[in-house]
Amino acid sequence: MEMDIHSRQQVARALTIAGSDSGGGAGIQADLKTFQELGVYGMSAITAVTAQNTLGVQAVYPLSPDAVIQQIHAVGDDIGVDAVKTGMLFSSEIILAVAEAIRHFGWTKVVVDPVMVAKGGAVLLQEEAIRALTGKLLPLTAVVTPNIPEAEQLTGSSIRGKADKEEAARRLAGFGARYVIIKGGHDEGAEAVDLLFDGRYFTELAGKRIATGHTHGTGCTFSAALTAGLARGLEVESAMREAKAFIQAAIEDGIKIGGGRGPTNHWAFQRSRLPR
Ligand SMILES: Nc1ncnc2c1ncn2[C@@H]1O[C@H](COP(=O)(O)OP(=O)(O)O)[C@@H](O)[C@H]1O
Ligand SMILES: Cc1ncc(COP(=O)(O)O)c(N)n1
Repeated sequence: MEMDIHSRQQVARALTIAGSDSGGGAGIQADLKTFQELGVYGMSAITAVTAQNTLGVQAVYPLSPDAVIQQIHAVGDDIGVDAVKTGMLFSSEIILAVAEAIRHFGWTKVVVDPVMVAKGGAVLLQEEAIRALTGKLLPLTAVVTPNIPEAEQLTGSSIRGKADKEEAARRLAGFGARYVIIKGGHDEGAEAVDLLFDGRYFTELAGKRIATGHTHGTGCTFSAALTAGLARGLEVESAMREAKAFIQAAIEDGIKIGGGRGPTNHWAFQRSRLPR
């Protein structure tokens, strides 16, 4: 096919492999909105369809591992992927299929958000799948981004303070993840502090903790912003700083819709940069 080279723009491409949130605040929908806001071409491979809104998850319909694989190959064979993130993976079968596909394409900018339970309590990862995640996916991972309960589940030990967090990060790096970010949203204190471990050193990134009910999809949005930065060629620490600023603005400007836990505002970060 003839192409006018002047009309073809080079663009960073990011793929999210995650669940669909019909309510639009988390999962695939949050990821694509975030990619778009950060100037990255977004693509998706859906692992499960959820019926979900601000009140919670009403139903989960996982797709077959084959359906997930076909979506990933459709994207990888034709369009190409600069960075990829995973969110809700649901079962060990899907995790094994995703790991195989990442290996097949040789993708290295791989962000794994080890989504386990929705904020309302619904199970988004079967318990027996945790072993597949640590054993098969973390060895292929550039950055794993657990919240505190997820870091506890993945390492099998409880986190009470900073020393426990650092120990958990070391263990997660031991599974093969090159960088670990333990997010502080579930902590207490005036600041939400995220801890980055690069295999040798720890770096803390703090933001003002906002008292709000609008935290649906914060983890998805943060890891998508991180993935967008990596797709554009940022180093992990710079991408993390941008992701933290993005989620901070999105939480501060949370959208007041629905009768329960509202979504964050994916537009807030760019709006804060517009000239007044
Ligand atoms: N109330 C809050 N105020 C400010 N930042 C927050 C708040 N809650 C979460 N964050 C930030 O949002 C990101 C996602 O964290 P977290 O809520 O722990 O993830 P998850 O959605 O996976 O549970 C992190 O950068 C965290 O520091
Ligand atoms: C499809 C899907 N993926 C991820 C989450 C986690 O988001 P949160 O923990 O903010 O509810 C979710 N609720 N739904």
